[in-house]
Amino acid sequence: MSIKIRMIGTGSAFAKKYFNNNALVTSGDYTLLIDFGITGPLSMYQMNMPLDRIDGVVVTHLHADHIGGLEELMLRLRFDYKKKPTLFIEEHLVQPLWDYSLRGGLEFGAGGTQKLDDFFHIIPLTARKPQEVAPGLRLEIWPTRHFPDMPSYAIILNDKLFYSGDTVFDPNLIGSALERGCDYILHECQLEGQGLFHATLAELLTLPEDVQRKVRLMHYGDHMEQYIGHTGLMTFLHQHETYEFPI
Ligand SMILES: Nc1ccn([C@@H]2O[C@H](COP(=O)(O)O)[C@@H](O)[C@H]2O)c(=O)n1
Ligand SMILES: [Zn+2]
Ligand SMILES: [Zn+2]
Repeated sequence: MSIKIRMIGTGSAFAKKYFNNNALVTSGDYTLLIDFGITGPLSMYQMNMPLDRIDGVVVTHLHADHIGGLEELMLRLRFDYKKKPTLFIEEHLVQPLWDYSLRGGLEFGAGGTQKLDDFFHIIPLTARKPQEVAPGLRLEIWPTRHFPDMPSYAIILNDKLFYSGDTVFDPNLIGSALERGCDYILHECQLEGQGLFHATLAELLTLPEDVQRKVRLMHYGDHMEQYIGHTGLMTFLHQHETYEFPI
């Protein structure tokens, strides 16, 4: 059993070379989108990947580099493809996603007054409670520390793959993922500066070698290439590339 992850983008919020850090997970016939930021629709177009491939979306948090492409996705799926995908999102984020991020552009549309559940089958998630997505694909969300008081989540797939979402460097969180049995740690990485809201490369380099071997770096800035060969035993994920994980 394996899942494939194709990186729609691997860049940080304001990076211009690498698109926003969003990913497509494929398990059997099912395609799950992890986040869909402002650059998501253009990146999908460049990958020649039609939006109706998407069966479900899981959202880590409400920053625009993670949800800014949803308006286009929702309109195209509802009106062009007549498809209603599933939205997996932490239960307390359902209403804020609609009220603060999407409602202004979507409430009054071609279909009259619209609501979030006109576009998505909504599955509210509870942190640390496993949720089946499709046969052979299970996810769990774990809270992360990102901006103070801002709800933000990492994603665990099949107890084997940890996808950090946005978080400060949190060795306890990584330790919990390893204890759970995760063999793959896809982790955000801020290349330069202080890690106020993100994990810096310098901080990630303090991880022991056996952990670094499991770490793939994403959500990085435009100077990524300068850092190739300077990431210890960790390697970069690259936009538009597909990675297969036997999980
Ligand atoms: N000085 C800043 C920089 C960014 N933000 C907010 O964060 C979003 C970027 O998200 P990342 O977590 O991926 O960096 C950006 O869209 C802003 O909403 C901020 O508040 N202050
Ligand atoms: Zn981000
Ligand atoms: Zn963020």
